[in-house]
Amino acid sequence: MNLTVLGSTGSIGTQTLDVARERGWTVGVLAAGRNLELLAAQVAEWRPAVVSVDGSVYAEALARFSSQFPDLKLIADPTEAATLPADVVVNAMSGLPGLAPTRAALEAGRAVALATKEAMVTAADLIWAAAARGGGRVVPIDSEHTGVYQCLTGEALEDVAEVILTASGGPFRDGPADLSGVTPEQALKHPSWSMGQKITIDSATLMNKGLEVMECASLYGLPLSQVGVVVHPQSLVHAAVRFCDGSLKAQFGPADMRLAIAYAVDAAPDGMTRPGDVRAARRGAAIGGHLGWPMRGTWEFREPDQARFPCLGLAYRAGEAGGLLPAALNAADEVAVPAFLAGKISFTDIPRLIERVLDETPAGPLSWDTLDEVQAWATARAHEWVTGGLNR
Ligand SMILES: NC(=O)C1=CN([C@@H]2O[C@H](COP(=O)(O)OP(=O)(O)OC[C@H]3O[C@@H](n4cnc5c(N)ncnc54)[C@H](OP(=O)(O)O)[C@@H]3O)[C@@H](O)[C@H]2O)C=CC1
Ligand SMILES: CC(=O)[C@@H](O)[C@H](O)COP(=O)(O)O
Ligand SMILES: [Mn+2]
Repeated sequence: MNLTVLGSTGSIGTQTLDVARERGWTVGVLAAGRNLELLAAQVAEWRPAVVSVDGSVYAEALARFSSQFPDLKLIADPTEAATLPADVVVNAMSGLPGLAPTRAALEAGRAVALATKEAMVTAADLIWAAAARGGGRVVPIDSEHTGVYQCLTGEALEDVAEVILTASGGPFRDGPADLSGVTPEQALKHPSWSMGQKITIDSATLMNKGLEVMECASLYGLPLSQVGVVVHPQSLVHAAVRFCDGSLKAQFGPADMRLAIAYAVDAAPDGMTRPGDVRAARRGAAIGGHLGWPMRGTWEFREPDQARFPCLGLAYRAGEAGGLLPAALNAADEVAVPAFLAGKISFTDIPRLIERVLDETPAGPLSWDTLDEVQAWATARAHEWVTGGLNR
């Protein structure tokens, strides 16, 4: 198996390389942002033919890599990297920059193991159209969605009554009641997963679960009314599907993304070509020594607290409205989270800011052009609220 890894220096990217090491896969293309230190170590280990870096560090990367790796082709374009020949393209880029590479990979007929949830959240119809045009295939990496994928394998979509995604509840699951004074340091302490900063804050606000509800509906062609959320502090059950006969089928296992990554890469070459087009995949060898994982302990399940975590309801609102609203919600969140981390707004300002942006988002059909426009507009509007204050 020869991989392209986009976002190779991040949480999912580095774990993808861990899996590749365990499985003996090769890596032909790497794309990272600005972490040249780690990227240099990855290039030395994997010897890819092509590496993409963020444009802002291209000159520095060229100076650094050209003498050490004379055969390496260095580019500053993850979208081009996504189209290059590979058995599977793993997209582990965070946020809006991961959209164009997802589209390009699918249009080029690549099999994509997709971690970048923002693609299916903001542009599902366009992404599926790109797959249909180019013959590309998709299998999700996100733990809940690999859970759903594995539950749906061998089942008829018509028999699905409901999909249930689990949420850890984040670090503020059990308090405090008033979240206005919580700090970035507290919010970054995820109870069960070690992940990048953006998704970790999204987990604390429950926006991650909101994005995942939309991602689930888009991946499997389900209405939002059939996608529910339950808080499960242990993060061992990742998702469940309730069928029309009342049976529930759940996927569970250790909270280790390497399992989800390995499954997605193995399944991607025969992955989905349209929503819900789930096929059985052969599994590879055990990952991370989990074959003897002990099935013990207590599992809890509770209702999410939508009053303390309004982001979940905002995501349902955007998803139900459709059109440009999911992209506006996501863009506003991508401004709000770094603003919170930088101390510019409070934790409870995150949903307030997103709601303001949603209230002003125009209705309209989704196309690649309108998507760009609404993202630019929502980003600018959110920055205005951050700079000028939400009480204006
Ligand atoms: N982490 C997890 O466990 C999970 C993550 N996901 C999803 O996976 C995606 C990635 O998350 P995560 O790994 O946590 O994020 P990280 O922030 O840890 O990593 C993001 C990666 O994107 C890279 N990047 C930024 N700009 C560019 C660019 N221009 N070209 C190429 N790469 C770029 C970063 O590079 P650099 O650091 O070099 O600047 C980094 O490698 C997100 O969409 C997230 O929601 C889903 C489920 C679980
Ligand atoms: C590992 C993974 O898939 C994350 O998206 C995880 O779900 C985050 O945890 P929360 O359930 O707290 O959002
Ligand atoms: Mn998840």
